[in-house]
Amino acid sequence: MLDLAFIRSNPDVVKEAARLKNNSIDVDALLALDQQVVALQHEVEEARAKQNQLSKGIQQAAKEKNTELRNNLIAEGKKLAEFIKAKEPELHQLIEERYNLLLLVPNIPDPSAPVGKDDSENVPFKYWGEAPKFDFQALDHYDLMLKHNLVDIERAVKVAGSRSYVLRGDAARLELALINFAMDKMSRKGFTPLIVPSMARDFAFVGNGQFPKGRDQVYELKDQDLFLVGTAEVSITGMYKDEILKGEELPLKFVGYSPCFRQEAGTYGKDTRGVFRIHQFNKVEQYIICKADHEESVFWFEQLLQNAEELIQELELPYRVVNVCTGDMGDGKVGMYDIECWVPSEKRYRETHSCSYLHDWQARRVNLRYRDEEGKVKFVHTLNNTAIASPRILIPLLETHQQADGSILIPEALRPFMGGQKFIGR
Ligand SMILES: Nc1ncnc2c1ncn2[C@@H]1O[C@H](COS(=O)(=O)NC(=O)[C@@H](N)CO)[C@@H](O)[C@H]1O
Repeated sequence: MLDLAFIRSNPDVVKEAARLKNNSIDVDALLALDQQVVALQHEVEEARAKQNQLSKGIQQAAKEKNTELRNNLIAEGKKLAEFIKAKEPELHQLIEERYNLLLLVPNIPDPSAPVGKDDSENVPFKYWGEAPKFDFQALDHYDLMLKHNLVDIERAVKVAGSRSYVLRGDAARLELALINFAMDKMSRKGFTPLIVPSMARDFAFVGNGQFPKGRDQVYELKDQDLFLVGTAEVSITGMYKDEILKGEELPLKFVGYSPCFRQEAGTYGKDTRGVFRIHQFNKVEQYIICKADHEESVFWFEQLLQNAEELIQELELPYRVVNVCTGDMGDGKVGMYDIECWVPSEKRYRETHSCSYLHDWQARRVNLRYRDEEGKVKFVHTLNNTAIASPRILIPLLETHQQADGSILIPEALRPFMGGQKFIGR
């Protein structure tokens, strides 16, 4: 959410941001509604002030035993009370409508973000590692998993329907190793490990920006105000709702683990082979809450990216980083980098991480503030990035490290989390 005062004084900046983000918000309609609210608020406040004067006048008239004046003033007070009683529901209705429109206003993208309509216009700006050259017939991730009995999709589909899977044997151990590897490394970087709820209330989804627009991607628990999170980002954003943090506490740095659930509405027929695009997966999430300062946000944006790059480099996976364009970054972002790992079987890079900074757009939605060194209370800035999301990361991992004999070499950095094991399938 943007500051209403900012929208009032910069309507064209907000309209341009909406255009760049393919966001259809009608800023003029919002401002017209806002003017109605302000006018009606003023009327009601005037009426209340008049009521106060009248009650003083009534007391004065009573003191002076001026019954006629007192009765007239009481009658006038009654008329005012009826006016206020009639106007208040209308005012609340208009305030609610304005709030619902405010939730749809996008953040202002940083000028460094490429202008574009969709992911085809994201701009790669960094490459690391060489695509592996196999002198044997390399297998894709699903064939590798089948070969080593690492997955059971048929039985998962029996239990849970499409886009579900069972990880078996060393794949199950590998996923847990990856989660521990990420949690361990990030903890040693001073990020506080969290294991957060995967069920959260509506307000948390409004908070991170998933609601209202992305409701169709979220599983709802029947007859409860509870929904399954698609990312720990939702739960962590909701944790601090309505709090005022001490400036000296910032930045708060979290590495949060949670199972993640996504409807993947609108992706019918896309990435149906194996475990690339599924309804449930596990993710280790980096999350920062920092002071309201652009340079500070940009610093942490780069740090979160670097943390993920270090993890991927330790997994010895070739990747590239793309600067996400305005049409693909979504409403809440000021800037966004995706990391895409090379997938040998597809001979292309596929997204495995997504890094964003949002200034105070989420903080305003959960009313999360801090008191700065001058005692001024401000909304914080928030940022997030993937540390590891599995099983998607298993795809480049298994394919890149497969050997001629079909076994898979476990990267050095993961072995301590796999009991020292060096290979899968040997
Ligand atoms: N349906 C899915 N199946 C498997 N992995 C997924 C799915 N959706 C997302 N992921 C993984 O989770 C990562 C982060 O998802 S994201 O929506 O891009 N971004 C976030 O959730 C942010 N909170 C940063 O993690 C993706 O890069 C991808 O690796």
